[in-house]
Amino acid sequence: MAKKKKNSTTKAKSRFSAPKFLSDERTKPLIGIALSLFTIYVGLAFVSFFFTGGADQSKLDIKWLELITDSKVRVENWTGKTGAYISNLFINKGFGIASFSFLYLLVVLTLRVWGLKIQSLRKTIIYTLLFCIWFSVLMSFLFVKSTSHSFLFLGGIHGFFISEWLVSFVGNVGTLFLVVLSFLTFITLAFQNSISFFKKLFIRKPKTDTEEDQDLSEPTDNEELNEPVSFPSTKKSMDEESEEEDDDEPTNDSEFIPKEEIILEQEVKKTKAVSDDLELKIETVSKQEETVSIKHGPMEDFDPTLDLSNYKYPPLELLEAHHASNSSVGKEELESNKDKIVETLRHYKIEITQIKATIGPTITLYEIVPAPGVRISKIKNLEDDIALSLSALGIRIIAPIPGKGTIGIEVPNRKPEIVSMKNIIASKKFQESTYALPVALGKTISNETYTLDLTKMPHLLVAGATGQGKSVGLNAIITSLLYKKHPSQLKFVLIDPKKVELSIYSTIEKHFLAKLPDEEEPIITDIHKVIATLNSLCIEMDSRYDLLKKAHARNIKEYNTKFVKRGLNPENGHRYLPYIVVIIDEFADLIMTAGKEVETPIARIAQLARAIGIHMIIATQRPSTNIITGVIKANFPARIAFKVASMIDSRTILDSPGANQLIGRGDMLISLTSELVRVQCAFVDTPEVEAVTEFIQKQQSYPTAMFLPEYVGESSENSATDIDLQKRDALFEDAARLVVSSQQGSTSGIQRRFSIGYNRAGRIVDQLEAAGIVGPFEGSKARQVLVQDEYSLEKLLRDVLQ
Ligand SMILES: Nc1ncnc2c1ncn2[C@@H]1O[C@H](COP(=O)(O)OP(=O)(O)OP(=O)(O)O)[C@@H](O)[C@H]1O
Repeated sequence: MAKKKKNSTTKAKSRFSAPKFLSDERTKPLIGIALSLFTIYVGLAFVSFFFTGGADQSKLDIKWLELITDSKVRVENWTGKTGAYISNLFINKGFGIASFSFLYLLVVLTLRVWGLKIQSLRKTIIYTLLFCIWFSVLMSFLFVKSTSHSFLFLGGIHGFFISEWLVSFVGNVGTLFLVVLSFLTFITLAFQNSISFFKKLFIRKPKTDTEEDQDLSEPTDNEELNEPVSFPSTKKSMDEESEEEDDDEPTNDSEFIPKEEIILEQEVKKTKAVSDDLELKIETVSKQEETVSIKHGPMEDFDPTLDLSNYKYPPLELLEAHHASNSSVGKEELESNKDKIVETLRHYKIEITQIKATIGPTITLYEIVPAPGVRISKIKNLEDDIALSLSALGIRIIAPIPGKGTIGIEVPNRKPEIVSMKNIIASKKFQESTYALPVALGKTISNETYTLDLTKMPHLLVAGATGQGKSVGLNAIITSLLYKKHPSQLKFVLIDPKKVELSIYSTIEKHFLAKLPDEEEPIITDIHKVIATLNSLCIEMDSRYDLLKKAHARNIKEYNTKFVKRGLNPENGHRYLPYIVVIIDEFADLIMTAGKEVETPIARIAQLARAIGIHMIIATQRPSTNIITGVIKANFPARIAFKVASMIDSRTILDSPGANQLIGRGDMLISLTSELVRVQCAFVDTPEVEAVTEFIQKQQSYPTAMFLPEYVGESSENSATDIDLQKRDALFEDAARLVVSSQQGSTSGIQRRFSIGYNRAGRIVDQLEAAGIVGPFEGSKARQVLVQDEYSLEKLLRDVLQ
């Protein structure tokens, strides 16, 4: 039964919900102005009727059409014939002075169109009409005789007929009783505290605890009474209303609600008007973040960008401003979601004291403050019920929101907004960021641009089911770096076993890519080459650590600063170290085919590469535990999850559920520390990325991609024994002396010292190995130098040279 009543209440609510055109931003002001003017017009007509109604009376008895077509008829009413006709119709032929209730309704409606919600429309209409009927009967009953020779019927014809009929039916006394009784019934039904108020009014004696308890129980009785006419059914809402209506009457709220609640309510009331149930406080966050034009100042001292001094950063115009048409969240949507949340919670006897909405690009966060004593776990368990009542996917409950003391319910917007990369790149936050590797990912729930520094991560694990926005996310990361970094400062190593996702970047090979020296393809797709590249990165990592050690620098930033200030001599092998960002799209393919062979170098780089500027981003469609192994997870603390299929997948990536409740299309959760942030990923389409890469490609470039150190795999390990030392390299002896004097047998060291290619340097090292000067290849470690001093070396060389 109770359920039925509730349903009818909901239906009634939806019937009263504002038509669509009212929430349209374009028509709203027009309707607002029209309604305001109409209200003033009717107001003037009504007021004027009291002064001019007598004079106009005779002219108003004809039909309206005749009245307006006959130009000879003139009226006194300030608002002309129409105003005179309307006021006569409402006041004399209708409800008398109670007709002003209609004017009140118009005022409430006008304020609503302007966004000022003073009261619930549904209740205002019901109460006002009831009051209008009652008051017109009262006026007629009281004043019909005394105003019999006036043109004005204080109760109108409606009041006159009803009061006449009542008098004939129950007499004057009976009518008086009926009028008083109906008034009391109205008050009792409309205001929950009325009974206790009257009690207090008439029985003035000090209260005992028992009485207070009785007071508390009374509203519950009234709840039952109220439901059939769909009046507010809760203690709190009634309290609010009684306050509204009896502004200067002493209210007894404090007797019903615990103290904490009163404080909260007062806070809420300070900021907002009172509505039917709980008022929804809307956090307005400016959607238009400040944007600035792109500026890149020159560097001081040595400028690594002088390599390509004419290089121009991609302009903003290459990107598109994607707009989803009509994507704003209307007040109606907010209110209806709020009602459904409150209703669902009440259904489970959960009272809340405050509700606030923050509108994000694709979801809206409703923050609620539960009444004291409500168990948080109870709300958390209602996730599915709330999702059902809102008929929406992607509901996520954050209970409690860390550091806020509220509970968050994230509800997807009916019309999600597309966050365009253009806006994000142009945002002040991104443009003025001083991060070493700034990445702009999208917008948070409060419409703020979300940026992060890749060097701080220092590696990123991206997971999400197919088609949920991973590739777009990777493109957003790469694009934001391309917009901020000069080719001399940043190199990408792109690994793409799927072969199609990252191929778009092959055109910027000579500007921004790094690869193995003997590799032809700029994007690595072959599994063997992936293993070689990852091991080569380990060698690069070791050689960078050597350089840092020599320069007494703790990290790449310090090292590069020293180098830029000309504190490090290139003659000693020092060089400007660009950041290297390794991106692996579809990590699952790699780990399935190569297992430990890729896992080990990845884990090694992940553990050590932070200080020397090598950062990895690995993406996978299949976030299962055999792909994202314990080793990988331990080394990738920063993770991004797009929508995944199951809660288990979500736990594998984020160590918590949530990613399975996302709505897809770029909706993601970012876990940096223990906190999860929900962000709508910026959208950058393939043509936009093509335009950016084409712009870069057309400019002057380096002769080749950056070469990574040569990695000689196990298959070629034995080849050193086959080397004919008679055909040794011209630099063989010098290289041998360098290796022995520095006691370092690295290919990259020789390559830098003699300014030769990696291939040649690698061949020399093989010859050194064949001559017994350096030890065999030991994976990512530098080779051991077997000759301890120059004297032994000269002796050995003499033997070899013979
Ligand atoms: N941030 C976004 N905003 C709006 N739409 C998006 C966003 N990201 C993705 N989409 C939509 O989702 C589609 C699929 O995205 P995407 O290609 O990135 O998925 P994916 O996860 O990489 O899939 P797969 O793993 O199969 O390659 C896009 O074509 C686009 O229409």
